[in-house]
Amino acid sequence: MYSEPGKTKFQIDLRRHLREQDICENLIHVICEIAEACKYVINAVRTGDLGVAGTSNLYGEEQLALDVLSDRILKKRLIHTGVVCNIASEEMDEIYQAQAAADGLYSVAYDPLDGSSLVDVNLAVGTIVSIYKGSDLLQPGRNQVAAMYVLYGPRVSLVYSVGKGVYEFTLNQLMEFTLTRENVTMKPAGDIYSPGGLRNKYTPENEKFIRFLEDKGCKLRYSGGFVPDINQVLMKGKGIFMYPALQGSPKGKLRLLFELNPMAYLIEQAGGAASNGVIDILDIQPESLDHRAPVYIGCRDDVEKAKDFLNNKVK
Ligand SMILES: O=P(O)(O)OC[C@H]1O[C@](O)(COP(=O)(O)O)[C@@H](O)[C@@H]1O
Ligand SMILES: [Mg+2]
Ligand SMILES: [Mg+2]
Repeated sequence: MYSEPGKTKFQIDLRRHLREQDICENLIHVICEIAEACKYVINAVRTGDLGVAGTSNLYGEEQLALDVLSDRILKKRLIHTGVVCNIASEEMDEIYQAQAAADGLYSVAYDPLDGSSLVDVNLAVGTIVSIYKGSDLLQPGRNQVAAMYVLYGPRVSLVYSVGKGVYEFTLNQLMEFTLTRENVTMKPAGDIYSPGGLRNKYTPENEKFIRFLEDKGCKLRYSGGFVPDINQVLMKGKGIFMYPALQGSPKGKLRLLFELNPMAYLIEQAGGAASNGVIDILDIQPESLDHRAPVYIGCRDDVEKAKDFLNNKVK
């Protein structure tokens, strides 16, 4: 399709790339507006107030000023697209209806600033977005029409899929997102693992899986930021991230709508897998906005091996 990404005669920008995906103009508009909004989030992360907002979210977690500011930036931009019907955010208690009619419109669920508590120690954070056609945001993730994230790290990258492969764009000196990787693909198995949660709360089955990974020489890579940790597994094309069921919290920590579904969509588009230990993440029927689930996500063989350990099928 193109010569080596980053070496094209013309920089392929996001809008041009989307136009070549043969998708609806309204969906292109939504994705480009989210990309633009994230430029303001970048500015907030780099210079904004690191303090608390004095409020808490649906999960009872104290909201940082950056969480609330990032949420406001994205919500305002989505409302003004004119093509977004319903909006759900990790930082909002309920769905916001931007428009009543749903025909030709899209609904968006997002985590405006994932890992926000890492900003004050200058670690990488990100924005995660899930997009559905129409008005229903409580559909299984398999029905997403697009998913994307923006990673605010040493470089700012945007990764998206509309169901035709996974593409990475990087913000250049002119604040434009230009193509840097195309058709990102994962290997069947990897040699890194990213284990979330408190080790002393792991179930015996999960503990055995960790030991299996360590015995085969896997390297531990965990930053505490879901977006950079997933990005590492995806872009290196190898490894597994997990935030397991813990003793005392059988659903783990991560949110289905705002974190797991979009990342599972991207990882599956790259040939990987994402499971709650029993079924695919993308096949879970969301019960509520704050639905959480355990997650094993990354190389297909590694996820299958996790399921074998969790279901005591290891020979
Ligand atoms: O600190 P823990 O328990 O390892 O949890 C880390 C996980 O929690 C998160 O920070 C949750 O993100 P939020 O900041 O959106 O709540 C993820 O980024 C990360 O994967
Ligand atoms: Mg989050
Ligand atoms: Mg968040």
